[in-house]
Amino acid sequence: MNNRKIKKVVIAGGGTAGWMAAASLAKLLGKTLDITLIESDDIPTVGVGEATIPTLITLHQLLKINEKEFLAAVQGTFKLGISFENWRDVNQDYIHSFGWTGKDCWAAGFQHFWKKGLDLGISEEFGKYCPEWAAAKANKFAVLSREGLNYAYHIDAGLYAKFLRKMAEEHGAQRQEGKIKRVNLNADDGYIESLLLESGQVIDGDLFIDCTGFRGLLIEQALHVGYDDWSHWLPCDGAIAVQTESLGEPIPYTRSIAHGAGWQWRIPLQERVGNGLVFSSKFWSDDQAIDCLTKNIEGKPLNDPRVIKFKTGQRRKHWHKNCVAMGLSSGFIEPLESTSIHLIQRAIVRLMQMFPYDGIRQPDVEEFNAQMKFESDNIRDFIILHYHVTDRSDTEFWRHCRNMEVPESLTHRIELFKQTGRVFKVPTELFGENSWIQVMLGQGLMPEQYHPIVNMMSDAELKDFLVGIRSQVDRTVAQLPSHADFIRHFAPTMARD
Ligand SMILES: Cc1cc2nc3c(=O)[nH]c(=O)nc-3n(C[C@H](O)[C@H](O)[C@H](O)COP(=O)(O)OP(=O)(O)OC[C@H]3O[C@@H](n4cnc5c(N)ncnc54)[C@H](O)[C@@H]3O)c2cc1C
Repeated sequence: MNNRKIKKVVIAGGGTAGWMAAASLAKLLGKTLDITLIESDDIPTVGVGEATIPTLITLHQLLKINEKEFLAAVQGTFKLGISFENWRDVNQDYIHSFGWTGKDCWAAGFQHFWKKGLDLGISEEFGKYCPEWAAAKANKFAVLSREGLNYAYHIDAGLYAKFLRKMAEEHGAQRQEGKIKRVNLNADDGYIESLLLESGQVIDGDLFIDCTGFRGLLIEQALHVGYDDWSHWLPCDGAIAVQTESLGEPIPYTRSIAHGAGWQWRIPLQERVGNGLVFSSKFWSDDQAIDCLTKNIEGKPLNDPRVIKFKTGQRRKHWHKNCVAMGLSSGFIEPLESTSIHLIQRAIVRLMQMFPYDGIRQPDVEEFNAQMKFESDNIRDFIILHYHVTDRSDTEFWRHCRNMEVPESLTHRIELFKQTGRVFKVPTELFGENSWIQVMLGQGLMPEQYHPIVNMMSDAELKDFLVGIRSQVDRTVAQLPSHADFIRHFAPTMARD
């Protein structure tokens, strides 16, 4: 144990990760801590990261963020899921929605009832039994007080950082402008003592949060914790990002459109669309990727396409000595399921749960690292699933993805679902059964059998059961306004000023 008491927290970096950490710590622990955030106007943030998942709402509730003010400030729209287009095969689409599909029984999930119905010719498309799926398809949305929809947000990343900065400063966090030139380590124990800025100023602290982006200035460049590279499982290593003018009303879901050697995102905000293409440099050059994206965007570009390079994987330790890495400095899983902001949030909450006021204890550090690794490994498997289980064989990239080796843990899940229709969520992993089922079915993996408990229902009872769920979904969706109308009344943007 290191007995140094933790009073002064220094956050290096002011992107989404830095300001999320500053706002959360200042709001929830600020009275007991002295918080400084250092960022450099000369080093831009990554500037992407605009699709979220429903867990963000939990953090916002904890921080008592007013949803209307937040949405208006960040040009926010609502997100009910992700539409995966051309993933299973060209011209085949499915939606991974945030909702729950159908009704389970104690022994078997809804997919077993649906599968028997399919064999009998009485089941409709799996998603039709899920209100979020049906609302997304109908372009409808509302925040309902009872039996509401599960949703997340699309946000402008730059405006979100501004929003959080205001909150952090209101709760006492100090912003320090300046470029970090050197990380000073204690000669005896290797802990970080201070950061030297180019101006010559020295910022000392007890605990350092590395939010410096891919460079990992503290956790890697100074503390050398090492990196687990996952490129052999997730071959994409580059992205092109460009913003465009909106052509129509925003839709309530993210679009992920697969192409020859990667995929394209479309994230609709209130007044513009975030676009990008994630691709593998083994199969496409930057020029080919830019060409593909340029041909597939709608609306006038608002900036020049930007190329971002990355290596998928994670730091061997997220917390080492008195440094905790959050955001891109801790690792990166490509944005297919919009999980990075979630991982920042999890790191913040975990750190607060284990906050080392009286000195850093190694069991806390190990627990923190084990939990972050467990969560990242499960997300990694879920992302690989989208690439690996596919009927696509039209390009070298897709043939590579179909044939590549995948982690044992994923092979087991795929085989279990294929042979038995069963899916089990590992406690504390992010994606639940319904997410795995939607993606496995969507990617073309059909269970060979259903659980025999389904046979306790007669065929007529099964039909009534399925029709009943559909009617309930239809009733829920019928009462909803259009997504655009809802936003216009709920939280129109203030971003123009
Ligand atoms: C292509 C792409 C798409 C993505 N899409 C999504 C998405 O849809 N959803 C999602 O959840 N996540 C997404 N992400 C991830 C998301 O963008 C990041 O998790 C998030 O933006 C956090 O970034 P960051 O704050 O860690 O790093 P950055 O934004 O890179 O910020 C780094 C900060 O460190 C500062 N800094 C660096 N070096 C120094 C220095 N020497 N001195 C002083 N300051 C310094 C910089 O000034 C900056 O403020 C995406 C990422 C990529 C690459």
